[in-house]
Amino acid sequence: MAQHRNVILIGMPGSGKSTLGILLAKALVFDFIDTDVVIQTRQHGRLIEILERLGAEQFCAVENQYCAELELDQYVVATGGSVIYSPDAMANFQRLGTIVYLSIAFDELLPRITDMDSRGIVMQPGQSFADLYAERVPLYRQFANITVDCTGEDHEHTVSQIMAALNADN
Ligand SMILES: Nc1ncnc2c1ncn2[C@@H]1O[C@H](COP(=O)(O)OP(=O)(O)O)[C@@H](O)[C@H]1O
Ligand SMILES: O=C(O)C1=C[C@@H](OP(=O)(O)O)[C@@H](O)[C@H](O)C1
Ligand SMILES: [Mg+2]
Repeated sequence: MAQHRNVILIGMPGSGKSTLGILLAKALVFDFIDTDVVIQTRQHGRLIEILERLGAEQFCAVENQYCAELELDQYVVATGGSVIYSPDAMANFQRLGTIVYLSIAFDELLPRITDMDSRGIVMQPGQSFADLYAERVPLYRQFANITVDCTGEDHEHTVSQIMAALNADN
């Protein structure tokens, strides 16, 4: 693992970064931070409200700034799915530790995003979720130090896959 020994989870919305991240932190005896929660507390509102208020471009600028400012040691970081559009944020995560991409088949992801309008996703007007998936997968792959395929797996299995990959990377 890289020097700072943080683990940064990236992936599509619904891939399990937030729910699995806390379990991974327990397994690693690390602390846990969800950058969506950082955005919510600093912007004083729920993510969907912030996204509607700022618009996609300004939301990404805020996400970029807050993630670029993070200084962490021995944390699991659950990021928001849109963070791969933010170059300063990604440069900071590359500096901070090991970036793990939670890869998942589109067909398994789609039923989890039942609340697309109320959860807030950074999308262009007219873009479908399938378009978004196709656009983002190469970006997640590009930034990943480790890719774990979560398709068909529960959290416990994925956490042990990540632990094994991190140990092999040491
Ligand atoms: N491996 C999994 N199996 C079943 N449900 C999952 C799995 N991973 C995530 N989910 C469900 O998908 C939803 C979104 O998960 P979440 O952790 O918030 O994803 P993210 O933070 O990547 O957007 C939650 O309801 C969560 O319980
Ligand atoms: O992928 C996205 O465009 C987004 C994902 C969300 O986080 P999750 O990936 O944790 O759902 C959140 O950051 C924001 O609503 C935008
Ligand atoms: Mg999340």
